[in-house]
Amino acid sequence: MAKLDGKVAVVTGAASGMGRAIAKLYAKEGAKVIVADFNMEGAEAVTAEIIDEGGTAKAVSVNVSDKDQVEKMIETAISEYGELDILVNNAGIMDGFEPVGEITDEKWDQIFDVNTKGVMRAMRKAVNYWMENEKKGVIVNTISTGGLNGAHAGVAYGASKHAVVALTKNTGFMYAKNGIRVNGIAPGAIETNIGSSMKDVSDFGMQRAGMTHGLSPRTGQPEEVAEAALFLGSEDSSFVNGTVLTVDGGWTSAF
Ligand SMILES: NC(=O)C1=CN([C@@H]2O[C@H](COP(=O)(O)OP(=O)(O)OC[C@H]3O[C@@H](n4cnc5c(N)ncnc54)[C@H](O)[C@@H]3O)[C@@H](O)[C@H]2O)C=CC1
Ligand SMILES: CC(=O)C(C)=O
Repeated sequence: MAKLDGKVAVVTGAASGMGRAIAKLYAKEGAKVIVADFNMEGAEAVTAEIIDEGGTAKAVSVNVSDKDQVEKMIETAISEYGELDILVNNAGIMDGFEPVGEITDEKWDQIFDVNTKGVMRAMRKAVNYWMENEKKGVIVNTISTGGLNGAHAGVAYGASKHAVVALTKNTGFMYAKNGIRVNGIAPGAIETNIGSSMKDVSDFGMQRAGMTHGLSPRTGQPEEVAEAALFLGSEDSSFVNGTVLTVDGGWTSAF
């Protein structure tokens, strides 16, 4: 039996990279998937791939930094497929490796609106749906090794991802007796299109963070992270809650 048979999953940032791999693996394991992204061309392409492979999916346009659009995304899953079982908060953007002395207020707000506030708003909507309807649910947040240490990106990205670790732990703890599980994944360096979100890169910040990147044994593939998201999204992880699983090939075991 497939691991997610009959489940309804929302995956944000699903037009590319890890979100695409998670959406495809979830669909292969029997889930009906909302392929959510603000890149609709990419989302439609992933949806077509899933349907071609015999799965069920619907592309939904969402900018995760917009409250109304995030709430509508969750409502669409429920109206389209009658349920919401799994929420994967995966959409995210990089900063430009700026240290605190170089970060602008505008860049800080932009990174937090997408990487942190968007995640909180989707979690709030999903948790309230499950609580009001006395249903169980699972949340998987794509965080980063940069959410666990200070040296993998700039100050805004690192702070935005550290905040998602706290969101994950707090929510996992708060609703643990209500059948709601919340976990995060901390991928290391994965081969995706995330580089395209990097603007105005700081030479100083890049040089400092680059020293730790040299310790990564290799880059990972999005499909290797999707396997972790399947574990955390399925009943295989029924007693795993409020924690963050590092998926980095051993990079951060070095420090
Ligand atoms: N690639 C890497 O080395 C690592 C990435 N991450 C995290 O993994 C997650 C996925 O990123 P990747 O697959 O690497 O990058 P990616 O750039 O290939 O995919 C990110 C997707 O998110 C979408 N997106 C960005 N901003 C959005 C918004 N405001 N609303 C809706 N969709 C939006 C993009 O259109 C894209 O399809 C991100 O949260 C990122 O921070 C974490 C650790 C390492
Ligand atoms: C992009 C990112 O999060 C890392 C750790 O490289």
